Amino acid sequence: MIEAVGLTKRYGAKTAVSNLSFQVRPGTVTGFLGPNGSGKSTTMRMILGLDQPTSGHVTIGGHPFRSLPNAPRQVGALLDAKAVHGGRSARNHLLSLAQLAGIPAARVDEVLGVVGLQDVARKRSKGFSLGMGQRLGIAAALLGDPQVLLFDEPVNGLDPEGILWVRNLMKMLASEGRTVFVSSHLMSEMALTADHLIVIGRGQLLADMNVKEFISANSADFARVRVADGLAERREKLTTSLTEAGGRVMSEPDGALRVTGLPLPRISEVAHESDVRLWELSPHQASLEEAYMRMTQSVVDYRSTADQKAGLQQPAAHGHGQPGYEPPQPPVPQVPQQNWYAPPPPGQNPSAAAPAGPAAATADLTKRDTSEDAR
Ligand SMILES: Nc1ncnc2c1ncn2[C@@H]1O[C@H](COP(=O)(O)OP(=O)(O)OP(=O)(O)O)[C@@H](O)[C@H]1O
Repeated sequence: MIEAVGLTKRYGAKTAVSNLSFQVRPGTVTGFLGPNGSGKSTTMRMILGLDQPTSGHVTIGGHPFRSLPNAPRQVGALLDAKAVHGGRSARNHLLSLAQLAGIPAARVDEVLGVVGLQDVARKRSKGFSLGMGQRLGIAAALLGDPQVLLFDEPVNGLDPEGILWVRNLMKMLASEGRTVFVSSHLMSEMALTADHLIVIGRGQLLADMNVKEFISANSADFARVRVADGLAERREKLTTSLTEAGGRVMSEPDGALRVTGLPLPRISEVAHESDVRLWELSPHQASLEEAYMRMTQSVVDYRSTADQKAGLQQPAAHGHGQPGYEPPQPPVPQVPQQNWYAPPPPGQNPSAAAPAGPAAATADLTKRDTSEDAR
């Protein structure tokens, strides 16, 4: 088991990890999720004794990594797949690691087979693709047949077949009773791979729960309702009736209504009582990716801005008066996007600004009253 208690890492004025406490248990795949720059790699480096915590501590099986006897036989890690001497062949790279850890050479060929690199084992790794590099890094992690495995973004650069392979490998390693800790910024991938999730944002814990709990706490169920003929006045009438009945109604771009807070049979009754015929009444569930984005939207460090192309001139062929010329448009104000994520838990305004910080994001999770959802 990996256990972090009050783990904190500051680089000068920057706090990369802040008072993080969690446990990673054996026999399960634990996904470690967070947006770019949220502190995942820093946490993993501290687990592996590569970075000293500013305060707090982290142990593996009750010991700090540096005091583990024969650590490579107990803990395997993929941190940076590019951290390989490019002039060495894949096999020689693994052989040198094996020699340092007292692992027999025969094991090198075994792990090369496990990761599917046996045919390129004698090729220099500098010619490897990103995906091949990831496989080599995974082979290095498996070398000592360790009980504890850490993988930082292991599916980076892998093709769909490779992603499926990593997913199955993680599950298999956990089913053998090992502790498997995998970082990713892709919720959709973790939802398929992990049993348990630890989500961080700006170095702070946002969620620590199993995947099923995460789904029920975060995936807002909603009903999609389409009024016959799509007549605006009928839609408005139904919207009023559903709101009076306690539902929350939002409009989708195609004119359908998104309703939360009322079960489907009740929506049908309300429509009938209001004499509004329906063409569609269907149950939906927001994806986990949407829930994750909603949870972390206030703690994303890096956001893109619109490309204003300042100082760039229009190509001459499309100047004023020329066919195809379009005058420069002022930046369009962003309308709050209500169609890319499910409505937030009942009682919250979807157009309101994002919560102020991680604490608020955590509060969102706990506040939710699932009994009000459309089921
Ligand atoms: N050696 C360092 N010196 C200064 N700042 C650092 C150092 N290492 C990390 N940081 C900062 O700490 C924060 C967390 O970085 P970290 O690499 O741990 O995040 P991450 O979640 O792994 O990100 P990504 O998903 O992009 O890999 C970032 O703001 C990063 O710039």
